[in-house]
Amino acid sequence: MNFKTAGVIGAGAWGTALAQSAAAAGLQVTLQAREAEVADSIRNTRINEAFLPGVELDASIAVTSDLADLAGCDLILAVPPAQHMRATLAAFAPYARAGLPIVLCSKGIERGSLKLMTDVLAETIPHAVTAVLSGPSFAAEVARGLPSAVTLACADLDMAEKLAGALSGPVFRPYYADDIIGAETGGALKNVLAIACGIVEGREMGRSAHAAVITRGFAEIVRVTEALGGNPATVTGLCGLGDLVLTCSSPQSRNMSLGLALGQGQTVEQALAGKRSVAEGYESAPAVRELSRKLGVETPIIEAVAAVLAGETTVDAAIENLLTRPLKPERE
Ligand SMILES: NC(=O)C1=CN([C@@H]2O[C@H](COP(=O)(O)OP(=O)(O)OC[C@H]3O[C@@H](n4cnc5c(N)ncnc54)[C@H](O)[C@@H]3O)[C@@H](O)[C@H]2O)C=CC1
Ligand SMILES: O=C(CO)COP(=O)(O)O
Repeated sequence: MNFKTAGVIGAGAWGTALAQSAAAAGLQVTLQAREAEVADSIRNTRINEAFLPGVELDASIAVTSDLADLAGCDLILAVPPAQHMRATLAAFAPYARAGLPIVLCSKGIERGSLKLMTDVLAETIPHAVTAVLSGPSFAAEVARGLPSAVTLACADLDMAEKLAGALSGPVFRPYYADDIIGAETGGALKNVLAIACGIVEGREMGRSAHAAVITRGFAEIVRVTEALGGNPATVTGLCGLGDLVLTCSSPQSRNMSLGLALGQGQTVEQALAGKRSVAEGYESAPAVRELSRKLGVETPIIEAVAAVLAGETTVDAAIENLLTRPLKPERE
């Protein structure tokens, strides 16, 4: 298939950056913004002031508020916050033809149903071809044309390769894979783990503790991925370890910066006050915790973060609890 046009659903920071990168890859892009003010801002100034200020967008990117305008696109990138994925896809369903590749670019687990985004797509637009794009990629960097590499997964590896080819640009490198579950779990869980790393940073617990949280957090990602039927090898790649390392290492991450604020003594309400952008780790933590319990998988760091966010424990008590767990073999 020769992809010429791409529709991007959701003009937050990441949808806007992906529109920019897809345009750089040579695709004719239509970006759908939910808010009229965002569509107007891009149309009038070529800048998404609300979600991606300071980056001038390619003149070829068309912007719309109407999902119907994406009906004829060769491929779709779906980029709403994870908790809004179901409603967003349901609204787009009437315009999705059979066999349309829909690339899920959001990172989270649906609260209530505990479903992955791939399950949500299968339930809302079963006739679409499901793909996942995930990896270490800060929107502001990608939009500015800085290099990045991601995982592009589709159960049909040929399709994954074709989508990777269509979306790859001079500095944007999608590596392809056929494990859509493994491609998703890392992104969803690392957001919760980045909150833990932020807390470690905010409490000035040192680089050693930081490295320990990343490594033991990665073990939690591997266990959940396996339990869900994903391939643990997938999460050793960009969509898992790569994204975990990025998000846990930079206050540019909304999730890590939430943890930083908590570690410095702010309440959850104070840390989130006035924020229009999404911290998916906060949104997904209860679902990730519940899913892990349901799967019978031990995820002590995720448990600790979820308990702190829910106000069930304090930061200090959660740290104490983690440090006093019984010793165990490293590889269990
Ligand atoms: N920002 C980044 O660097 C990256 C973000 N992502 C993922 O992309 C997804 C979207 O995040 P961002 O683009 O950063 O969002 P953002 O935080 O920049 O913007 C919030 C977005 O939420 C949308 N929104 C608010 N209420 C909504 C509703 N009721 N229904 C549908 N959409 C609604 C807004 O229209 C806006 O697009 C998240 O899952 C995030 O984890 C993935 C990689 C990088
Ligand atoms: O997913 C991201 C980078 O890959 C963005 O992380 P934050 O949502 O924490 O900013």
